[in-house]
Amino acid sequence: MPLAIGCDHAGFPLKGPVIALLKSWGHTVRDCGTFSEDPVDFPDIAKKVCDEVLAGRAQRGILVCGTGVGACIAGNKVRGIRAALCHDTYSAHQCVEHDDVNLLCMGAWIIGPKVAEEVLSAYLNARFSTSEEFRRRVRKLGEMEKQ
Ligand SMILES: O=C[C@H](O)[C@H](O)[C@H](O)COP(=O)(O)O
Repeated sequence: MPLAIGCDHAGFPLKGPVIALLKSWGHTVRDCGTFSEDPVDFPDIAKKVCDEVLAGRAQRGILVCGTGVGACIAGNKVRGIRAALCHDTYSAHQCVEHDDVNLLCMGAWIIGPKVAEEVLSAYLNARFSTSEEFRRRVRKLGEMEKQ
């Protein structure tokens, strides 16, 4: 699956291991930065990752900051992006199945590479439900964005 990933300085230590893991699983990964622990503003990186998803160059995005909270807030400001903060495997697959989440956010201050691996596996192996109720709700989210 083509993926886009980004992080701020706080998320940087987790991004490298995650990229290596994603590549080992056969995914293609567009790295939107940042590329060091020098301070950056997470909304700037979030925009780059979201742009990759919205342009269709990535099927899904992954964004890492300190807690994942700022990343998730930023992602959900972007029309067409449905971001979820997940540090557990149930949320990671359920958010795709029910809510068609296309941006997974994680916090490098909260989880390490081994938990992130399980969360990412759940997220990437999940598919959006074909049930009308979930499709209807996601359509309504899209309508809310236009208001
Ligand atoms: O939600 C925001 C993120 O956790 C940021 O990564 C965090 O606020 C960065 O903090 P600092 O600039 O103090 O490293």
